[in-house]
Amino acid sequence: MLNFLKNRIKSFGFAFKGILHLLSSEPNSKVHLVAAITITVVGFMVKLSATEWILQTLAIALVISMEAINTAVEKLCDFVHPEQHKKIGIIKDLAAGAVLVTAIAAIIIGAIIYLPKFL
Ligand SMILES: Nc1ncnc2c1ncn2[C@@H]1O[C@H](COP(=O)(O)OP(=O)(O)OP(=O)(O)O)[C@@H](O)[C@H]1O
Repeated sequence: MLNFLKNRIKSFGFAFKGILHLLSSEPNSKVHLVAAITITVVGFMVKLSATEWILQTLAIALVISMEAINTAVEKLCDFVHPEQHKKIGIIKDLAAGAVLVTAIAAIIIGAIIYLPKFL
């Protein structure tokens, strides 16, 4: 049981290291983090409902986690095949497309939550 707990804590540490790596190596992720903090502060200011908090939190988590997966795919591609290759280009474009989809969804969720409050 103690070993199980130690291993879980270790895994959490590795995952945390991944997030720190994302923040230090990807400028986009810093923008996303600042946006996430800002929108969370605004959320408290306008007193979001429980449902609005759930949707906002999910949108933030989705964008940041997709950014992490995109970065992982890019790094894996560069490691496995550092030279230019059409298929590597397609793989990277697909991963970038996934981030774009979540970012668009987050903007739509933000508009649905905040436009009625400010207009
Ligand atoms: N090895 C490669 N072979 C073919 N095309 C590539 C290759 N590397 C990158 N590309 C093309 O260039 C685009 C940008 O790739 P890059 O790895 O520079 O990501 P990026 O857009 O700079 O990512 P980010 O800004 O998230 O770090 C890819 O989406 C792909 O279309």
